[in-house]
Amino acid sequence: MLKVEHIGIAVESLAVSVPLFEKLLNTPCYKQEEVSSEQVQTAFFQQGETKIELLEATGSDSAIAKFLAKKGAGMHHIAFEVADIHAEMARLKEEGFVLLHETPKKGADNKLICFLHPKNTNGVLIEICQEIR
Ligand SMILES: CC[C@H](C(=O)O)C(=O)SCCNC(=O)CCNC(=O)[C@H](O)C(C)(C)COP(=O)(O)OP(=O)(O)OC[C@H]1O[C@@H](n2cnc3c(N)ncnc32)[C@H](O)[C@@H]1OP(=O)(O)O
Ligand SMILES: [Co+2]
Repeated sequence: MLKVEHIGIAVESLAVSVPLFEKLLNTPCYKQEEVSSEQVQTAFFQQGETKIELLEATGSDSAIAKFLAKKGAGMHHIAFEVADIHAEMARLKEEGFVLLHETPKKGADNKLICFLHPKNTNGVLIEICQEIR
């Protein structure tokens, strides 16, 4: 894995949290993007080599909506950048991690993504992502 590509934070409202993080980080949000397959609206902030990804639910049965209902706003996942997501998924599966889907999905910010179940990663939701070249 190459680097922490982004840290995902679940928020109730981007309208509230984007201005808050712009003040906190002294950095403008560089992109907002809806990913309908995940029923989320995302907002990104570049922070050096990594990013902050804010996530608002756009559907009641989205993973973010469930997370917010259960745990409230806060840290949601860590995303690691990989060079070859197919090879990394095969390696992680071989190592006994539970992949949440068999093939990579289209994520936000021009990435292919795959999540690992937190039950095998010490309770931390891990996303791996590869730039779509
Ligand atoms: C737009 C794409 C974008 C990108 O970067 O490109 C994204 O990052 S999208 C982010 C939102 N999408 C996802 O998170 C997809 C992957 N997540 C899932 O499939 C689910 O959230 C899953 C399987 C992790 C949990 O779903 P489930 O329906 O099983 O919900 P439960 O509440 O029953 O949770 C079961 C169990 O997991 C714990 N849990 C849930 N979410 C998290 C989390 N973010 N971090 C750590 N642990 C989590 C939850 O507490 C339950 O544990 P238990 O001990 O049983 O209470
Ligand atoms: Co993410």
